[in-house]
Amino acid sequence: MILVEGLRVTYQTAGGPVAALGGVSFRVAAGETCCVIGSSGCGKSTLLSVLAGLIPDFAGKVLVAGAPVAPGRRQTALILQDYGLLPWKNVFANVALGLEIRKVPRPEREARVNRLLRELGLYEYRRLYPAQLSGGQRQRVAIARALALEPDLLLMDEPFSSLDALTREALQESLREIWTRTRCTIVLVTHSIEEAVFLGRQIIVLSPRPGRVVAALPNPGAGRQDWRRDPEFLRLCSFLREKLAVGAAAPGTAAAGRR
Ligand SMILES: Nc1ncnc2c1ncn2[C@@H]1O[C@H](COP(=O)(O)OP(=O)(O)OP(=O)(O)O)[C@@H](O)[C@H]1O
Repeated sequence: MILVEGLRVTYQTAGGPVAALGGVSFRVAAGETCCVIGSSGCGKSTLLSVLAGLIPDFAGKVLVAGAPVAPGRRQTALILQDYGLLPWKNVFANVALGLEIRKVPRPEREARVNRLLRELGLYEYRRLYPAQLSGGQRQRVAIARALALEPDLLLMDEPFSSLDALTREALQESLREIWTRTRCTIVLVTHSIEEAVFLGRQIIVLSPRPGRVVAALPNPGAGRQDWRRDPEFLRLCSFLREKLAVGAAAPGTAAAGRR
């Protein structure tokens, strides 16, 4: 579903060029989940923006579903940290928005939206407005809105980072259930080791900027409901923590000097 080869992104700024990604390569098979993790500023959001077709200026090869990545691919959905809901529309209307724009007939629209609202525990809130919802509920609405369009690729940029630990786990579980049902390909950027290990059937660890792949870990246990309670889950979390510490200690950094 995704092929990234030798991806480099350099931003031109007033202070000179800033290399964000320094040659990133990986693949994600269709129907799989992939979590991208790395220290702040290592280029995770840049990578996701490239996959969403939002950054046309890059070097290297990026294919989505076999075609060069391009803006406006209809089956790609992007979910950001700040929800992006329309404050003047209620929950139902926010979720139905994309379907309305695509002129999906009303009965089908209502059926699809109601099903998602039930699945994400939002049905009883369908007439409320975003300002009347908690952060977790707003993020659920954002997820429902993206899923209403039945994407084959779901890109998520730290979607749960502003939520408390329990809400975050509940949303991770909802996402796991949705993935089990739809089997859409998911690429999720996160700072959380536990989140990466719970959701990512492949985990890409990036080095500090310019981001490069430090490790690509297979994680076939992810996607199982009881995975969090498996001893292997904890082992992988520790392993990932070490990988991140080593990655953070890039040559010439203070962390490297301490080793
Ligand atoms: N539009 C831009 N113009 C110039 N530099 C940018 C731009 N966007 C990002 N950068 C720089 O590129 C680097 C990578 O940024 P990016 O947002 O991709 O990192 P990140 O890993 O997602 O960070 P975080 O985890 O803090 O969200 C950073 O040094 C950032 O300052």
